[in-house]
Amino acid sequence: MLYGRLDDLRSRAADQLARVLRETGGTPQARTERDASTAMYSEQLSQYSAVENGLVFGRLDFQDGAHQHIGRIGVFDEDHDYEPLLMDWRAPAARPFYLATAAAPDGVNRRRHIRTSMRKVTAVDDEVLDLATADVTKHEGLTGEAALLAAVNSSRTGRMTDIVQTIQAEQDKIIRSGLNGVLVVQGGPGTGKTAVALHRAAYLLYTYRAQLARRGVLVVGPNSTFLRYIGQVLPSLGETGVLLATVGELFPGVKPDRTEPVEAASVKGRVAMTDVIATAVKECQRVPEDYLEIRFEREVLKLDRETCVQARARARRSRRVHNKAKPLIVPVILDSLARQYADRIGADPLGGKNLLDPTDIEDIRRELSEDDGVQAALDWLWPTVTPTELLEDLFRDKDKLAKAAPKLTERERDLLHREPGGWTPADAALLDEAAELLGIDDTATRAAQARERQEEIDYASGVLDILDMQDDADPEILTATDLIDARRLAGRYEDTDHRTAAERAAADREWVFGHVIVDEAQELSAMAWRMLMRRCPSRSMTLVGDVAQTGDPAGTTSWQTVLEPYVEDRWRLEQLTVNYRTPSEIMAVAADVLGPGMAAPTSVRDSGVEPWHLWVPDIQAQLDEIVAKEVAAVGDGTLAVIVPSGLSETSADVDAQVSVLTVGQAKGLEFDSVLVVDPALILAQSPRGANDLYVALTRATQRLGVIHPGELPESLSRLADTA
Ligand SMILES: Nc1ncnc2c1ncn2[C@@H]1O[C@H](COP(=O)(O)OP(=O)(O)OP(=O)(O)O)[C@@H](O)[C@H]1O
Repeated sequence: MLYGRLDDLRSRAADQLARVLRETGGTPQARTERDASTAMYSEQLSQYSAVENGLVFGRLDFQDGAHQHIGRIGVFDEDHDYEPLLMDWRAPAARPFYLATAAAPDGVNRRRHIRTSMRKVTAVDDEVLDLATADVTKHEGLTGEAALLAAVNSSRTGRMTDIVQTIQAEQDKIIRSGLNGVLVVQGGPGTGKTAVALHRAAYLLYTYRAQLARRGVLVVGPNSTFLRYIGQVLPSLGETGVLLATVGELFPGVKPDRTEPVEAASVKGRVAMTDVIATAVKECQRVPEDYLEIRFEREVLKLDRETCVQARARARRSRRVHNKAKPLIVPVILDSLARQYADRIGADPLGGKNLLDPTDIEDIRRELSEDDGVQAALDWLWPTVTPTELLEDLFRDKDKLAKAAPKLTERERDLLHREPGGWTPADAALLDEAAELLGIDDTATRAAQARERQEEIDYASGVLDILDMQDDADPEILTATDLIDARRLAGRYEDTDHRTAAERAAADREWVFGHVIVDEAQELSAMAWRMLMRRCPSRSMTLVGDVAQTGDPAGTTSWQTVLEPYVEDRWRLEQLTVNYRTPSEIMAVAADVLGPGMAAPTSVRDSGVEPWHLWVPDIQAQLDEIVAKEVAAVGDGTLAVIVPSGLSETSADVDAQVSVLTVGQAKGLEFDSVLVVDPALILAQSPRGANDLYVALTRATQRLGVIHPGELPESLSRLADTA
């Protein structure tokens, strides 16, 4: 019945869309309305297709005999007062599906998990929550255990799937937490942080639609492989308007296409870079050692250092951003030049008063301001600079680096030194910082816009004149110009922006999001946080991560340190404690690497397969054979070979059955089987090597093997020896 209703809804939306697309012509307003309807019906259609799989996944039977089905979207009975036929999982009434327990049944008698394949029901798991009849479940606090275990045991495809059918109580609490303020979700590997973050985005958009639809929601992930991995989840939950981006992509117009050593990225991530950039901006505001010479007409005028210093001080005092402060130096410079010129050409040969009157001097000033030589001097003193120019010039020039970054060591400055040509992910936050101090010189754009608008107004008056002439025939009829003036007519023709909030946000550095969600938030550098906070002045944010998995040397090991500068201690912490990915046998190995004092999450299941290690003196020669064996063991599941960095720098394909990845690339992902290559090198490669190894080991959902050309690191001694 519900799929029948879905088909109805779909064909109705398709009909409407076809009807709207058939319409042509009409007034500009009608066209605008048509565009809006096209967007709406297309979105409805994609939503209906996205929820096709697993449309219905639950049923609650209440103690009073009523029942309710739970699904991905709400479906209502239009013939009977819009009674809900299917309850959207995000609606408050669906909540007992995730929270009711035998101890607190919340009016629920029985919870049913319905598993489907295509449109067929393949399994039904019932839980009776009536204490008198219920089994006391083995795992305290887990709901829908059979469905949950089926989900976590299923083999992986390389794309993340949603968990809407089996959200657990501790996760549900986070997903439905209120919109305001900063919420930090700390949890070990596999505890569902990513899943929870995405379901929260869907929940917030459903619950606070009015506030969020216009501003949009931003989800930040660690790298593009990861974004591809999670890309399907939100559409399957019926949401399409969320902007997914990496931190490196947050500066509009710049796509990171260049790599650099981690040490370089780590220097760029330090908060000390704010001073470096501020100094670099100040260094653009020049004064001559002695004086500048300017040829004007037949005279050579001098701009002395003192005048330039005065002009610069005036502009700096204004506290305007660099590119907007330039107009403030102009009058000081022009005054000085005009005075000199007047003194020369207007001097009374008899030694009396200057012969020029104030109007003459005004004319001289105007001519000076239009003179190329004077413009060149102004551009030298106070050039208009874009963020990309500022950074390219700074990085390519060792002297500029030395002046701007006196507090960095020479080695650190050498790490920053490079020729222009592309940008790295760590550059985005620096460009953003520079943009903040430089401001955008939009005089040219604004002049162009004004010109275009004037042209439109002229065109519109032409149209009105023609209409007027026709109307002249009958003086009784109101003329077109009586009803509408040219300015308003031009306004009607202006294109209205039909892009979604997410699309507009991606193109606009000053866009402010309604909510920002950051995954793997422990990896962000201090500079990246500054950029992100600018995108979200309301501080309505969800930050998910694990300070035990920090791999980036610029990342953090303490949430308080990161948040202090922005919200002091006003942030809430929620923790996730159960690992749904990694079986207990593998988790025991990983916990040894984490070391004492750090709590690893508890696995929800055992796999019955012992993780192993093998000494392989020549990895190059034997890898293929080992991989082939592992592929056979994992059937049609996925396998990741996780290698030290330097060995694989290609972008990873999430859909391949076997992928070769560095730890950085594997972050946040999971595979049925994982083969870790040369753990000793992974440990040695970074100051956070132990965290990296911990991340590598916890990517597996079923099987784990470790191969090593040298000694096995001490912390891995729990692994079974297969030699
Ligand atoms: N309630 C749940 N029901 C079914 N599967 C779940 C549930 N919670 C999490 N999972 C599964 O556990 C796996 C790990 O989840 P996820 O990737 O969100 O964890 P994470 O905390 O982000 O891990 P990491 O820190 O390692 O990146 C995923 O396959 C996810 O689908």
